[in-house]
Amino acid sequence: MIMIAVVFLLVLIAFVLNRCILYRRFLSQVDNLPGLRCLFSPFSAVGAMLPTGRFNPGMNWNWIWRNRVYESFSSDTISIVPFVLGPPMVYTRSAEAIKQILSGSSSFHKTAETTAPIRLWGNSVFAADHDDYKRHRRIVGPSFTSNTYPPLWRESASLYNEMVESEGWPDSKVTSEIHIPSASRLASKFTMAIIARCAFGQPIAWQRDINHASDSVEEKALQDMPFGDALRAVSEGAICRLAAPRWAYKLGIKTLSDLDRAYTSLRKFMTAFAAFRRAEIAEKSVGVGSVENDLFTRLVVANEKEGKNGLTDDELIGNTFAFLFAGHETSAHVLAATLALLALHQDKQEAVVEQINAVFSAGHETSYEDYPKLDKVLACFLEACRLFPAGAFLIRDTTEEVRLRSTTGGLLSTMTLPEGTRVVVDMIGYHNHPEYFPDPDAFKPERWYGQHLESELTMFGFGPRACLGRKFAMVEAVCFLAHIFRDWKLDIILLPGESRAAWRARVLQGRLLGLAFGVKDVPLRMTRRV
Ligand code: HEM
Repeated sequence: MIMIAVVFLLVLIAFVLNRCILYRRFLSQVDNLPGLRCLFSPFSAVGAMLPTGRFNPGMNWNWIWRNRVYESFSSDTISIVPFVLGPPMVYTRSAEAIKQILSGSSSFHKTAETTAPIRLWGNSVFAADHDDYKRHRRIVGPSFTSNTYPPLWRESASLYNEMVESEGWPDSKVTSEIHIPSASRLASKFTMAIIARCAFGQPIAWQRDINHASDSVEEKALQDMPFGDALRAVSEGAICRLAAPRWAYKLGIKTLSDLDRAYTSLRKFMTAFAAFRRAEIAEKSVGVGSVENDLFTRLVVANEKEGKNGLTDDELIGNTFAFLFAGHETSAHVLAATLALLALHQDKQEAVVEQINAVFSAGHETSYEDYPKLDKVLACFLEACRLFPAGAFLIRDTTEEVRLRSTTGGLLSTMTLPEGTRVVVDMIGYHNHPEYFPDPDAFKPERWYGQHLESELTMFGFGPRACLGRKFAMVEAVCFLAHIFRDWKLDIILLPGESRAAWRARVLQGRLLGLAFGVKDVPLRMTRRV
């Protein structure tokens, strides 16, 4: 017994000594920048699982402690140095530092480790780097053309109509009410169906709870699981897929075997789909110019043109997954936050409704031509995205020694970071910074009126790797929101005696949901406008 205790003590002493040496090395790696000193790094397995607290910042610290931590260290760039587990990191909310990191310089790159959840199926434009990235972007970029948006609007409008005509929605023209238990689930169902229709050409229907198996040739390849189910399971299970070791799938755990089945089904589907589209292209029945093309078909067309420099089947599927992940969860979370914030702020909702009524005259069938006229609706979406940026952190590692410039209160400072230092662009910190966004907690869509965002640092990133699907997200969102608010008045559901401010503090708490950041399960009341 004593022997075991001695061995244990010796191991403990060796561990502590080792960590002390590492800790000193970590401090010098982050150039002794002030910051959080803790037990676990936010992205380590243990640190990510434990809640935010004094000894563990956790993944959500930059939301929970926003506008407090940087202030307390008087620096817009800080370090996080763990004692027990995980690498040291530099977090920044300084515009100067963020632009340097995201400007496309070869001094920063995305690593296989930090992009692992989206590499599960193969490399993609989202995860690739250096020359490999250029190849992906050259082929994937043309998927998003001006032809993408009119059909996207049509699909979004038609899906909205299906939604309100479906069971459970009041169908009379008199004032009637519906309770939405979760704005996030509603938005998620919408964006999932849209990505299936517009990215994969799959006619997923609202009414059948997106489990509808189509008769399409491609989908016949997917016999084990309906497309909608597989898509949803894969999208929601990415972290689980990554965390569970391969042997765990042999233990007969139902969640894991269902997830495995979803992955296998979807891979089978995508492989069959790619082969089918290639055959169509060979017969010249599909072309880039056709407005009927979905994103995936455009991708296959562009890939065929590349010949031997094209993407492999794995890379093609990896990019499809990137569309799926990047295009579904992000938009859903921001849409849910927009619905919630407009329900909370009735005055902003009325301003938006006034514009919608002016643009959508009675009996008018809406079209993509309405999109530029609905700038107030877009501004609400952007403001919700500022408060709850779906891409909450953008992670890069240094590829060589870097002198990182950061400003705090207009004062410039420079730090030297050696090769291999992990740097996190804190999108929540930046977008809630009072210097860049005065009165940051306030929901003020007016901030975005008349803004031209293309080359700016926004919630969609910055520089050459900024979001490829930004316009896709904005068109889909404006169409959905304009239709909803044309027909419905949204309101929040207060507890007895609760104020609107208390409701916001209770319900609108951001967190990582799957791979993106957002608000969860906001219940809302919708009353038909007469
Ligand atoms: C509100 C919705 C969205 C937000 C907030 C958002 C945010 C972002 C951000 C911040 C990045 C940059 C990542 C980085 O630098 O590491 C990004 C990249 C990307 N996004 Fe989005 N996104 C949204 C919707 C979409 C949609 C709808 C699609 C596709 C249909 C999409 C496709 C992509 C792709 C392919 C990239 C990688 C671009 C590259 O590396 O070249 N996103 N997104």
